[in-house]
Amino acid sequence: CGMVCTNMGVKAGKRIGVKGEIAAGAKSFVLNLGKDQANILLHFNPRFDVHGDARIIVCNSKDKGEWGAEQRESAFPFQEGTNVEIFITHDPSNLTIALPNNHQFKFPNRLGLQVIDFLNAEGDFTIKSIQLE
Ligand SMILES: CCCO[C@@H]1O[C@H](CO)[C@@H](O[C@@H]2O[C@H](CO)[C@H](O)[C@H](OCc3cn(Cc4cccc(C#CCN)c4)nn3)[C@H]2O)[C@H](O)[C@H]1NC(C)=O
Repeated sequence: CGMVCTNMGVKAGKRIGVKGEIAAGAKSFVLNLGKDQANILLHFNPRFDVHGDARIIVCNSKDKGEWGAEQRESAFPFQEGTNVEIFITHDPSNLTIALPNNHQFKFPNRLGLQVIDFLNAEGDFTIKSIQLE
């Protein structure tokens, strides 16, 4: 599995920047942000071609191990085999996810999490840098 960061201490109002490389021939990758593996504020899953989804971002949450309802985004400013930077701004009610090409969308803070301590990556993505600001 990919990189795991813990004890990040990102409070509301702060922004996390994740820079990484999308693998050539990528099918799907995941960024999870939250408290820990079982309490995920944002499961961010761009799907190039998997589960019958083609070039769709699927987002969800996980509360005490239980998945919530999926939210699908139509913007898909990702290319296999390229470097990309994604910004997530933490907020008590809505996260703002900023993507390349000035795309951005919001995802509800369903867990009401005040501090983001946990981040991990899965799948066809290699984290190169994480910026906390
Ligand atoms: C239509 C009836 C059926 O409905 C489908 O039912 C599936 C199963 O429930 C859902 O799919 C789940 O959706 C969830 C969010 O909701 C989650 O994304 C979860 O994946 C967790 C997960 C897996 N990984 C490991 C990993 C990740 C990415 C790359 C790799 C790799 C590699 C080497 N190249 C490995 N990390 N996290 C996914 O399986 C579909 O969306 C859903 N579809 C719809 C339309 O509803």
